Amino acid sequence: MQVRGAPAIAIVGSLSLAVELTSSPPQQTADLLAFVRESLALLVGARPTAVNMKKAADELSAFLAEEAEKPPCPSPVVVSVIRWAESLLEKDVKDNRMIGDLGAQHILQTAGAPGGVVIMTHCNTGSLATAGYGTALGVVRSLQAMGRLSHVFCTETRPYNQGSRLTAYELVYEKIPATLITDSMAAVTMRERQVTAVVVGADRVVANGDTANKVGTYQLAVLAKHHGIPFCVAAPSTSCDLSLPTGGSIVIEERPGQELTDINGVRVAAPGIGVWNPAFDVTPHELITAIITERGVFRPEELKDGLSRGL
Ligand SMILES: CSC[C@@H](O)[C@@H](O)C(=O)COP(=O)(O)O
Repeated sequence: MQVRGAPAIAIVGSLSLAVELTSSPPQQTADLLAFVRESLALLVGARPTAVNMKKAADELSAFLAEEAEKPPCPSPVVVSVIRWAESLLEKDVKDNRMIGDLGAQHILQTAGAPGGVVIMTHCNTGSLATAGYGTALGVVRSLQAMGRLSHVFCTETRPYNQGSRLTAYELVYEKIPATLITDSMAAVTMRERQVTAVVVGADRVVANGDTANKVGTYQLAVLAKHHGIPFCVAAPSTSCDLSLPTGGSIVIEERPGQELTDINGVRVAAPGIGVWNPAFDVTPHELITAIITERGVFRPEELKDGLSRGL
């Protein structure tokens, strides 16, 4: 949890490897490859639900295997790894800006009316969770830049409070009109505050559109359906995992019970109570109206073909 947010996990993980390699580069290519392999296994296992680190690790391994064939000395390989990690950072910002603009256009088209829109979002998906700009929060930023954002409701996002600590911070910093609500206020907010769309991020979107994201996302999707509100997932293609057919096989990270029972190190829950603390849940594709990627906006059933085009 020192690093959080699916794209940031992959980018910081890769850059941390680059830092390690810079400070003490293995002298032999075989040692370098072994070190990278072990480090990547550790990084992938640290936060298993988000697919981004796994995809980055697979790409880096393939890239390194090719690079290692070329020079006899490992130092140029180290330089290549650093450049590769830096390119992830640049691509993520570019992708997020595209997601922001495509998502904003999609929501305005769906809303139809000429005025401003009201967005509800969950967890933190902004600059603090990505290389910059953000995914779902990137859509919010683009709407604001277009002058078409009326208001944002951000959920507290219990138990780790990414919403109240991070998203609220980003919204205040950007001077975006916003209100913080507890997770349990989502239904009444949808009914009484004219929410135009719910926009969330993703840790893993699989081939049929089922989406793992911060726990509590699923209940927002159920509520959105009940209230007839579009439910959009905003995620780069690096968060999509077409190798899994459905969300049933996504590994869900379970976190320590203390995150629920304690606040700022002080126990507030009754001693002896059992705790279940899954960090993510899976929203079934039937509840998702749009998946906004840098390559286009898709209905869940269009995702696989949409992303495969132009690969
Ligand atoms: C662009 S970030 C998308 C997701 O990673 C985000 O919504 C989320 O669930 C973050 O969870 P976290 O446990 O804080 O890493």
